[in-house]
Amino acid sequence: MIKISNLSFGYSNKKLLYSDLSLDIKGGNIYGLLGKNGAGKSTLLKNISGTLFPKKGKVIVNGSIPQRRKPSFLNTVYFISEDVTLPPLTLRKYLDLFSVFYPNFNADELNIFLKELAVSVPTKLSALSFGQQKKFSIAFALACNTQILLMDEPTNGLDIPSKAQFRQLIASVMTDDRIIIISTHQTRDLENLIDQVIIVDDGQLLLNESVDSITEKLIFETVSTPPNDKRILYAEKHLKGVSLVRENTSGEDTRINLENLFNGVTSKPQLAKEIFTSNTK
Ligand SMILES: Nc1ncnc2c1ncn2[C@@H]1O[C@H](COP(=O)(O)OP(=O)(O)OP(=O)(O)O)[C@@H](O)[C@H]1O
Repeated sequence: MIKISNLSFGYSNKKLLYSDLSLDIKGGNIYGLLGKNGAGKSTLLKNISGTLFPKKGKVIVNGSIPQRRKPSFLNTVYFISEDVTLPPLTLRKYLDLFSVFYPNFNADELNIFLKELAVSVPTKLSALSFGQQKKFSIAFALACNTQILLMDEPTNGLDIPSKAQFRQLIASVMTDDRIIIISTHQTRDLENLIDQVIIVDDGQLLLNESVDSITEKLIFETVSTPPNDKRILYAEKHLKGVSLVRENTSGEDTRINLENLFNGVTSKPQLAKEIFTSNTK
């Protein structure tokens, strides 16, 4: 369990990026963390992993305070940053240096994950292309078997087959107590994977809901003409009609469209709040 209470954080004292942000993140879920460029997704992940410290408020991860950086906390968390650069080391040397920090690291699993992601390791890891380095880092992170896995734009740079492999791997390593948070702009890559959606904007938490609750509260559909009488969160015209996100008052079950959800929640945060706090089904 990750509990963020009244978090205030800014890179300078004059301007806060987050002020008074509270958020609970529960085990057994894959979270999609969405936000515009510069919204603070990476910053939030770094506050959770203990590489940045709150100015005010608290982040508590399984009872530990990340900023204390105790080994017993650090070996339960793996953070894959957006830009991965592997050192000019052999695989053996890399494992000798880094796997020792993770008591549940499994070398056999690493080999399986590398094979599934189609990465063949050269003499020096730095000789891998950017996408291959990214895939190596994902395989290594998964093989560390940490309870918390934080991934910043993991599918950025991955080719089309690797994106599907990535989804399958993530789904296969999920357990009842694991927390996986994936920050991304590639919403289509995640649509079938995540079961919780967090949206941040302007230092505010706009949404933290399960996919089930989202599809219970909202309808995602394409219509020829938008209805007048419904509470419409988002409408986008295209060649085949109008893509809509509107309040679900009829109990219909539709498939989530993360991109339209994001556009709706960030453009009409007040309406989104009303819909998610109302009791209407
Ligand atoms: N080290 C830093 N020093 C000063 N400002 C920073 C630093 N890192 C990030 N910022 C600023 O903090 C804000 C949030 O950055 P962050 O990287 O967390 O956003 P993000 O949501 O991950 O963005 P993106 O989607 O573009 O990756 C941005 O305005 C950024 O310029």
